[in-house]
Amino acid sequence: MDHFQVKNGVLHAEDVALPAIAEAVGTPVYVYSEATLRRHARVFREALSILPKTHFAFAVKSNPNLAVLRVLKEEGFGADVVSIGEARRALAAGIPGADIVFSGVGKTDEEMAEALESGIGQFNLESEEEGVELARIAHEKGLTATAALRVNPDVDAGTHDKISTGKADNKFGVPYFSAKDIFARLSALPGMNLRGLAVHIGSQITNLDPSRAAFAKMGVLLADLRAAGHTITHLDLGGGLGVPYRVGEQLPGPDDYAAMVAEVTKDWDVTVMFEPGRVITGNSGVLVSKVVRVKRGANNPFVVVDAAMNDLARPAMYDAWHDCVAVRPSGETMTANVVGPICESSDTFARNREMDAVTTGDLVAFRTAGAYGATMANTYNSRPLVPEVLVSGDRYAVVANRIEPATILAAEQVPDWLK
Ligand SMILES: Cc1ncc(COP(=O)(O)O)c(C=O)c1O
Ligand SMILES: N[C@@H](CCCC[NH3+])C(=O)O
Repeated sequence: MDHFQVKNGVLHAEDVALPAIAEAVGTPVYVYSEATLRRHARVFREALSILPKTHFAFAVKSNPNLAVLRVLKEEGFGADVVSIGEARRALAAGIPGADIVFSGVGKTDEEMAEALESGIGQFNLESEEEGVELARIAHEKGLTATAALRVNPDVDAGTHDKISTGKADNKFGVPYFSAKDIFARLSALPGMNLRGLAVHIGSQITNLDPSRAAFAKMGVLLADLRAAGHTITHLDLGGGLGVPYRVGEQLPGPDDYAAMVAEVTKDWDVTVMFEPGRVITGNSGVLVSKVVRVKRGANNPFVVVDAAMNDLARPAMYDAWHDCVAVRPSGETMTANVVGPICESSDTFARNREMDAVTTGDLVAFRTAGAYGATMANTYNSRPLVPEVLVSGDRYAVVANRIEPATILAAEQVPDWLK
């Protein structure tokens, strides 16, 4: 069930017509559907309910908006965070510290100390060095850090190179071949309760074979560690399940993923943890933008919109595809380049794209923008920080304000010697 549908000739988010939001809030603006967020959360959890023991930690990085986190908390999700900033957001949304997993290769001493004091449920250690430091900080505070060791299985996830995380030359986790020794050394440290293993090989994964291979390697390591006398109660399989970015794209869904996981993990006897991001939020959001003008080009016309690569970075960063549809489709089509106003050629959302015909002043929506959209926005070219709106049935609310350049300017100052 798609909650973004054309009704009476106008694209809606649930029961709210997108032009109404564009008029009230301005453009560009991200619009999320609460019903879609809840549905995705439930479908994912229900698919994995075939496993005996599970824990779900929503990958906050994919969409850290406070209201989004609150919805997912209500759906029974904890949080997977990669900075103390994300941890504070999860806590502010009401997610208990115990349900938070702290991943990330560069946790600072200050971040680890604050996370320990907030009762973070599990630190996913990315290196032996980090584990030693965490144990020391915990011990000094008279606390115990509960942790899992993130292992780099050296498996190619088959996704875009920039979002692959499980190959030996990626910065994440400890090398597979040294994991057993590192686990033994870290688990002996005072202040450290090393209870599990973690793996995450990449994002927008559209073929389950690499994940199956990586998880199977974790099963071998789990058996080895148990044979050596270690107690392992948790295995974190990360996130990464891909979503369709184009209409009609057929990908493995949560049920296929769950069947694969159930098969690989059947003898593990652990709590299996998941950190889904994009599969929950990706198709829960659109970016609504206004056509500033349509400009003739040497070949196809340029549709210049008021959103730019600072608002939605994925096309510029990963050549990612986002469908671009007219909010009031006429039935006519055109072949065009869709570009933003920023002074970079990479500020291009679509090249030579067959799309709905649009003209100056029309609204367009970039679809599948709920994950890694607003969260990656910035203020390049002194543009505002893009606002976010949450729709629920026939209601909507601004859940993040537009931050104007004036606010950012007010945080800058000229030093005395230049006055
Ligand atoms: C450690 C970790 N967990 C979870 C995720 C969420 O990934 P996705 O949004 O692809 O589900 C990521 C991002 O790839 C990650 O790095
Ligand atoms: N930012 C990436 C995903 C990164 C995943 C982070 N571990 C994207 O937009 O596809």
